[in-house]
Amino acid sequence: MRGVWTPEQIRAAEQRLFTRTPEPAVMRRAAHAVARHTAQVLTECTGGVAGRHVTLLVGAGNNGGDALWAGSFLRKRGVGVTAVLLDADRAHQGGLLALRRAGGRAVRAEGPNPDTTGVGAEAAEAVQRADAVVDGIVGLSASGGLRPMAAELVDRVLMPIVSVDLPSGVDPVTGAVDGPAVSADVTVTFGGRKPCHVLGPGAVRSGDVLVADIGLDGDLPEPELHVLDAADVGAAWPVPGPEDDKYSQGVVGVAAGSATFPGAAVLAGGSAVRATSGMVRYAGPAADEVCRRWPEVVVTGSVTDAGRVQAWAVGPGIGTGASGRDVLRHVFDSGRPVCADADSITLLGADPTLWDARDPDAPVVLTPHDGEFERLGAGPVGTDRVAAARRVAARFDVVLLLKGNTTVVAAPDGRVLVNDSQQAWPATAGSGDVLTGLIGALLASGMDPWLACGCATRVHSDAAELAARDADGVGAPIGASALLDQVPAAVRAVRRAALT
Ligand SMILES: NC(=O)C1=CN([C@@H]2O[C@H](COP(=O)(O)OP(=O)(O)OC[C@H]3O[C@@H](n4cnc5c(N)ncnc54)[C@H](OP(=O)(O)O)[C@@H]3O)[C@@H](O)[C@H]2O)[C@@H](O)CC1
Ligand SMILES: [K+]
Repeated sequence: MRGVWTPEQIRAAEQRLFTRTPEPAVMRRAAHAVARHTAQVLTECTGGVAGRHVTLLVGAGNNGGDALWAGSFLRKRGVGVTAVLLDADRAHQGGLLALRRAGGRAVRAEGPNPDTTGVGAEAAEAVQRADAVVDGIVGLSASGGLRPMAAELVDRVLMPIVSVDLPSGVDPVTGAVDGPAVSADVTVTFGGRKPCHVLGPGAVRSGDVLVADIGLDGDLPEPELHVLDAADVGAAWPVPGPEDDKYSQGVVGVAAGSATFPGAAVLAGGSAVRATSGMVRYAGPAADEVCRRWPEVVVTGSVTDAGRVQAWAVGPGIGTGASGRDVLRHVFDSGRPVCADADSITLLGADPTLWDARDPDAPVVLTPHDGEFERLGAGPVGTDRVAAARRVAARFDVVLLLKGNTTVVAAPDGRVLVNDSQQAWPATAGSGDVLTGLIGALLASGMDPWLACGCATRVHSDAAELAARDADGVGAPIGASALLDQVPAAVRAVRRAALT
């Protein structure tokens, strides 16, 4: 599991580090990593390092200092380096001196000979002729989007951008973008990932995130967020052992679909079948359709005579009327872990007394998208998706899986998992029904609900990717059935990662 730390945590760890290692030495370590990765980018794009040109966009703080020091190291490898100073009077003095001593040059962003946008001729030329650009505009102290001069320069960049610590213009804590921002090809960050590298638009704009060791490891606290690697998911995914039978692996009950929406039942039931080798029971009005498509599912018309299960997946297509309410009340009352999705969430928002049926010792997972989240009555999601998920997880004592391009899974005790897959292929009708079935199956296997949500989300997005893309990586639109068909391949891939 990879950790993600807030800027506050990183800064506190840095202060502890500075008691052992002087601040300038730490900055040089950071800058060294930026220079190394920029050299790699140059090699990939131009076939070499010496004789190439790098332009540094340098802001007012230590982020700019990192860029200037990195420029001095690149100079020593024969790179032509120009620093464009966005705030010349506040540029990092140590870094500037180092760059000049190494033979680099610095120009002011706004002059001389500015064009109609205010960009000076030298700065414009430096950006234009660069083989790669290092973004040291702003780092951990960022607030809001890029300011106009920085935005104008970034807009003119044609070659790869290496961002120092984070893409400038992105909110370090939420990953939100509120105005112009850098889209990096590579981001070199220090000590550990920050939330903006894994959340929302920030995750997309970070490009490849490379974490450089600057000696912080022993000083970092428990991470604020976690990201599951394929190997973590593969190691946790349940597979039958020599002693197992169909019951011992957990029986999942699927309460989904209706006469109007039988497809939801077929998708949620089918994904439970594909997720584990344990038994799947289906209870509801789409029993015939489910049985026809998935003969291995044991079907019945009503949750009241479904038989014993170890967990329930409930909600997709059950409707928001009286019968849906009865179904939800029944599964809550069963005392089993429940994954409640779609119409269940709407029902809980409209009639909070439904919570009374819940056994307080049985875990509940809610899987809303933003609209359903709001219907729960805890306000809108807003830009801080992690805070929103945590708030609702604690308030209802549930594991809250907030769907989106970045899916956030918050446990009631505050732990948060993030799936940073950055691809939108799962955004298709019925995809949520598949996710519900996967989570239900993992809950039935006895997996920790927070981990179950993280594992299901990862396999779900990987399956979508497999369904959408061909061997050359070219994608085409998919439906939820195609996603569902790729679940076994996605499980195999994460298990392979765990075995190697
Ligand atoms: N501590 C260390 O030794 C180490 C730190 N390290 C490095 O230091 C970085 C943090 O440096 P930092 O704290 O100096 O601030 P930084 O992010 O450079 O911002 C500078 C100023 O920019 C401004 N500004 C704000 N928003 C803006 C925007 N949207 N667009 C444009 N400008 C904006 C704002 O000033 P304002 O103009 O508002 O007065 C702000 O004060 C960190 O990310 C890492 O790279 C590494 O070297 C490891 C060791
Ligand atoms: K930056």
